[in-house]
Amino acid sequence: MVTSTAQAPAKFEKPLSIEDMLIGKSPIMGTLRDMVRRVANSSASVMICGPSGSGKEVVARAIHNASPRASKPYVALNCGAIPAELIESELFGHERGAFTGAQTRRTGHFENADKGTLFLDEIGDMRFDMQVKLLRVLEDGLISRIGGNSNIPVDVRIISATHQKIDKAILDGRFREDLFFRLGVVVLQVPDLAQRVEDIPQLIAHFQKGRTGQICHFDTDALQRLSMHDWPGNVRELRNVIERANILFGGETIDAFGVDQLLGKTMPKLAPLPVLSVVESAPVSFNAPIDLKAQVERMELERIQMALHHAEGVISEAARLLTLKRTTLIEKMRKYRLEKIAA
Ligand SMILES: Nc1ncnc2c1ncn2[C@@H]1O[C@H](COP(=O)(O)OP(=O)(O)OP(=O)(O)O)[C@@H](O)[C@H]1O
Repeated sequence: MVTSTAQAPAKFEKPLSIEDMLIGKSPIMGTLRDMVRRVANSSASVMICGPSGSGKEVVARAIHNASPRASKPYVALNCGAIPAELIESELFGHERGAFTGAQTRRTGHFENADKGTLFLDEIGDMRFDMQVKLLRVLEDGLISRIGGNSNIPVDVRIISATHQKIDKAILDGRFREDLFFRLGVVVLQVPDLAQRVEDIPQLIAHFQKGRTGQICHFDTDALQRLSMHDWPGNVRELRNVIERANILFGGETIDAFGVDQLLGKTMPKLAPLPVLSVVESAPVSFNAPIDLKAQVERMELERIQMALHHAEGVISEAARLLTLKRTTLIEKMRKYRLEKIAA
């Protein structure tokens, strides 16, 4: 797992604009873009709060890209993913021989981010003793490598993020209030995707842009169905759904039923097949008129059930077995109320 990144491109390329990075036409996203624009011009510490997958890191990058520090390094560290005993050395670096295994001198993220931006993700997970050390550095603007005895001045803009309710963490005594005041000079809240479902079509277009290979499309019912989902994984979940949709239905237009499949809302396992009557072998006597239409339909239903069973509920595979278009099969499944048995 990548827990930290340092980016100081040899050749400075014009960074993406706030509009290109923070997609969404909802008023709430418009307000967020506006706030990002305002804070970008200062060096104030910004704390970004919001649920997982909502785009906190995108906001952090957008602030850096729009700031006068854009041509300087942007360094990211996931405080939640690094063992507590390593975080100090990650942040401040160490001198050779500072501890067992420290065979060479290593600069930390503060030094690597000098003149640029340091993004501290999952700051709410930082251990209390480390919070004290971080606060001291923010107050003095000086760091000292582990095992070193000199104080090194650093000019770093700090952006932090957390999915936790930071006010509760402070009340519970898990997060220092004084550190919060230092880190959250400006606090930005990134909304849940469920609060701005009108952004979904634009986000889909954004994720499909520049993709090679066949992409899928969503009809109006499908978009409607997507907007009814509660999106616990937020924009990250939407991105994954689109990726899955391209793999399974590339080149096709997805309807509401397809969305249910993608979101796993249809039954995952096939219901047991009802006992099939084999129409073909039924004796036909014309002593009385037969209902040809009903018999053909029964046979059609049975063949579809068999194909779905054979394909373990995967509609595209069942359609292939029946040499039908997937959409035709879906229409027939609706007619026979078979939706529930697809995977
Ligand atoms: N407004 C947006 N416009 C375009 N892409 C977005 C937007 N918000 C989120 N994304 C995309 O969604 C995914 C998740 O975003 P990101 O990693 O920034 O979320 P996060 O809130 O930092 O998540 P976590 O709390 O798990 O670290 C990324 O692929 C990101 O590019």
